[in-house]
This record gives sequence, structure tokens and C-alpha cells, in this order.
Amino acid sequence: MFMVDVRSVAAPTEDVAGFDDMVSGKQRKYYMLGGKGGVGKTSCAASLAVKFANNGHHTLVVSTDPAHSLSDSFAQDLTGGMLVPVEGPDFPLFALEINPEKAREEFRDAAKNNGGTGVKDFMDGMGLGMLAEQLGELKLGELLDTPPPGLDEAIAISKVMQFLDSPQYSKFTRIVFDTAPTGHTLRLLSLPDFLDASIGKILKLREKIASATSAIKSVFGQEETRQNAADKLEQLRERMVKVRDLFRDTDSTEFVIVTIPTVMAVSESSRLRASLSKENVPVRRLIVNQILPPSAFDCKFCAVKRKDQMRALDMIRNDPELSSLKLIQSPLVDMEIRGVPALKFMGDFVWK
Ligand SMILES: Nc1ncnc2c1ncn2[C@@H]1O[C@H](COP(=O)(O)OP(=O)(O)OP(=O)(O)O)[C@@H](O)[C@H]1O
Repeated sequence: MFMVDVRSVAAPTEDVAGFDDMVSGKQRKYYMLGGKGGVGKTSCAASLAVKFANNGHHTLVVSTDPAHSLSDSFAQDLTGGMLVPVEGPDFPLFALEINPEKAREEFRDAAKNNGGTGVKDFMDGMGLGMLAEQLGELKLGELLDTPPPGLDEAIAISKVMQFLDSPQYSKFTRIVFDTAPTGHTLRLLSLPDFLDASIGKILKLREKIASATSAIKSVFGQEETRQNAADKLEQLRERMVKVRDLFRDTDSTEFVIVTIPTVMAVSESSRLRASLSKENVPVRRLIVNQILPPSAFDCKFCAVKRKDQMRALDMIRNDPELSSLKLIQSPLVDMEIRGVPALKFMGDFVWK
């Protein structure tokens, strides 16, 4: 069925992924695959999820990328924002595609009720203009109208954590994230601190407002709504802090960088690794995908391509950010990596 003998380009022993280590133990582990768009993140994430499931783990593969490609990769409809069983692997494998925009709407509603113009007008009316000004300083309106890039994804991931906290999901021992492209992922990483600060301020202010308005709240009957909204914000803040901590937890989490052997992609991966280090996100493995398989007779184009790829691989070996990572080489195959059998095939080469 597969034309290329990819076995002949299998990674040398020192380059194996260390899958035994990844699969051992029943405590929950999170693998986040990230990199430039189109390098093969989804294929690598989906193949890892299939391999975990085939090795006895209850596995969940999650996408928070608006351009969901998990459905394409598994050749099954996984849309809808709920856990969908993936047919094919030996052990339960579920997929979850979260719609980041929808997740943000929820946050938007909660924050608007809590600190938007409604509250400001209300405060002005009560002669509490000073507090209203403080609310203005939080620039909450700005946050809502032009949400910082990455906010959608941060909320989407925090929603996944909410799912995973509930007892019925406790059986999942491996969670694989097919993350959004580099830029978004990076912005997301610094977001919980930002949100923690602004939501923290809002909540403090809420205390002041609550005491100042306690005498009149029954007249207006608005306190309950505001309380619910504040509770929702508090929940969101707590979840965001959890996500941030999870991203930095070396025992349970690993960010795997996926790249291709081109100078541009390698440079970008080096920058990604540097930013992840700055954020204290654990990285141990680097997948170099789409490596040309060996051939006895290269056409001119292939020979040039192969030379470029060699140069990019050398660059990785000499790069201060990347040289210490486990290098996993994944061959370019002449087939579409689509559906569980194809993902299993790919996984057996990548995850060794
Ligand atoms: N090693 C490979 N050999 C051949 N084709 C590959 C390989 N890896 C990925 N592909 C193909 O490249 C395309 C893009 O792959 P994939 O969707 O996994 O990338 P991605 O990095 O997740 O992209 P995006 O971020 O745009 O979703 C797919 O058609 C996939 O089948």
C-alpha cells in the first residue's frame, strides 16, 4: 500500500523519541505539540494519541485551533465541542475540538456583566464616581472589544481543564494537545499572568462595590446577577492559573516542538524554544518532519532539496537552543496521512 520504504530512513538509535519513557506510568501526562503552521503538528499529535491508546492508555486528543484539522487527520467528524470516540485504536481514544470563539463569548458575557458600562453607569448614578473611574482604569472595555491575541485559546484550554477536572474524565491518563501555531501559543503563555492581574483587581474592586452598595442592592435587585458574574470570573481566573501552572509542570507536562528541515523553520523553532524556556515550559523533544527518504538516484531538484535539509539538520545540531533536545526524524512519505491505520503507520516511525 505504501510506496516508499521509509524503514531505510528510520532514525538512528541515539535519535529515538524515548517512547518507553513517555508511555510508562499511569499518572496523567500532557503532551503539547507546537510549531509553525503546516509542518505536520496535527499528524504528529494524532499519531501520538493513537500510539498511546494502542499501548493501554485512555487517551484524549484536543484541538483548540480554530482551523480544526483533527477531523481531517482522523477522517472522522469530531466537531461539536464534546468528546467524540475515535474508531480504530485498541484502547479508548477520544477527541475534543473546542471552538475558541464560542468559549470567549462565555467570558465576554461574564466580564461585561461584572465590569462593563452597566456597572459604571450604575456607580455614577449612586455617586460612586471614584470607584467607577477605577473600573475604567482596568481597561476592561478594551479587553472585551479587542481581546488580546491568544485569549480565545487560553479560554479554550481552560475549558478543557474544566472537563478534565470532573470525575467522569479521571480515567484519561494521556492528554495530547494539537496546539495552535507558534505566535498564538506564545501569547497564550503569558496571558494567565495578565488575566490573573486584571481579574484579581476586578474581584478586589467588587468587594468594595459590594460593601458600598449593600444598603441599596435590594432596591435594584441587581446584586445577584453581579454576584454570579463575579463567581464566573473567579472560576475562570482559577482555571487560568491552573493552566499556567500546568504548562510549567515538568513532572506531568511536555511541549514537543514540531518543525521541518528548512533554515527558516529551524530558526523559528529556535526562537520558540527560547521563549518557552523563558516561560519555564518543559521541552525535551524536537520532531523534524518531512525528511526526504534516501534514494540511489536523485533528480536535480531532489539533490538540492536534500542538501538544504542536511544544512538545516546541521543547524539544529549546532543551535544552542535546539542541540540539547532529543531529535526525532520523521520521513516524508508519499501518502496522505489520514485515518487511524495511516496514523498508526506514521506513529510507529516517529514514536520509538
Ligand atoms: N511526514 C509527512 N509526509 C507526508 N505528508 C505529511 C507528513 N506530515 C504531514 N503531512 C501532510 O501535510 C499536511 C499538513 O499536515 P498537518 O495537518 O499535520 O500539519 P499542521 O502542522 O497541523 O498544520 P496546521 O497548523 O495548518 O493545521 C497534511 O496533508 C498531512 O497529511
